[in-house]
Amino acid sequence: MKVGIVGAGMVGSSAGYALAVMGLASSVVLVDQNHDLAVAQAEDIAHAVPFLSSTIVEAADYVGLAGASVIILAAGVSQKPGESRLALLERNAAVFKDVVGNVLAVAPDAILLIASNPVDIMTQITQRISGLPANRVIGSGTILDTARFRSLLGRHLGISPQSVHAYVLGEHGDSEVLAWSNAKVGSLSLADIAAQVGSPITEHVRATIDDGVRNAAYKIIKGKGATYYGIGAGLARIIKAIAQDQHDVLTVSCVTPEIVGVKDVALSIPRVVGAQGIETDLMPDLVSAERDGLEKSARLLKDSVESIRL
Ligand SMILES: NC(=O)C1=CN([C@@H]2O[C@H](COP(=O)(O)OP(=O)(O)OC[C@H]3O[C@@H](n4cnc5c(N)ncnc54)[C@H](O)[C@@H]3O)[C@@H](O)[C@H]2O)C=CC1
Ligand SMILES: CC(=O)C(=O)O
Repeated sequence: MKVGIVGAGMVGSSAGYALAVMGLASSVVLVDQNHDLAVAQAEDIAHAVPFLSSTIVEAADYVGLAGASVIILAAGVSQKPGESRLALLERNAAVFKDVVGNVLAVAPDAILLIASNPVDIMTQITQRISGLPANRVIGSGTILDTARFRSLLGRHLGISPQSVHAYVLGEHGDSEVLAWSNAKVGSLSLADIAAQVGSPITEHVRATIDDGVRNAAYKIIKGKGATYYGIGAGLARIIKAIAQDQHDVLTVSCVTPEIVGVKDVALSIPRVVGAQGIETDLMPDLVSAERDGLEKSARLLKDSVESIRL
């Protein structure tokens, strides 16, 4: 499978590296308005390939994206320390006006995988500009937040995060909702496993994990300027589901006709992902506080998208 990446900065190059390491793509093509950067990133990643896989990694202009099955959009600006994702909206919407048209001109059949923030709104904007069916315009959404939630829960319980089944819903951003009520570890409820391993989920533990998930990006950006390894692996994970037609359940974002009473909004819930992109939406059972939080998140996203003129 050929994968294109527009935006060869920290996120785009990390996704390219993860794809090459995992051997998920036969070819990865990096495009950036700073062509020298794209060339340098492609060379650096290509030098890792002989140790790991046989992926061809190159830099190109847009024309080099022809024939790509999936194109990651990671172009634009990223948060400065303390800045919210939503504050990037105007600047990245302007970038996407150009980028999406350029991509569609050469690769009209590709699945578009959006990473740029605010990712839910950028996903909705991309779907609007492109006119593609919603299942082929996928935002990375809360895939990273879900990974953070699983990582912190796993650490607390002393269990591998891969055995933790817990989801973050709604916005990839400040209003996201940690779905505690239906979290499972193996086949056990969270309360059961916590009791069995002697690590109860107290209010303090919950608050600490919530803060660790919700504010992870702010803390990492304060410490090192950007986040990229987590999302790079998350983007590669979504592409694995597409490339191998895995029908995996992943929390990704996509324009959804109606969710908790809010119509036509892009946000994350668990969705089945395979070769055609998003195949099915899976609305989890939520307790009322989680449902209210999801509705608030959906309304905030809907209001933000309506504020943008394209
Ligand atoms: N979805 C998620 O979970 C995450 C999303 N992000 C977002 O990903 C985006 C990229 O972040 P970074 O890679 O750290 O930023 P970066 O600044 O390292 O890279 C962005 C790249 O986009 C390029 N670019 C800008 N305008 C362009 C255009 N019109 N055409 C082609 N290329 C263009 C720049 O030259 C630059 O190389 C940001 O919006 C950031 O907030 C970052 C981390 C996680
Ligand atoms: C920057 C960002 O969106 C994240 O790391 O969650």
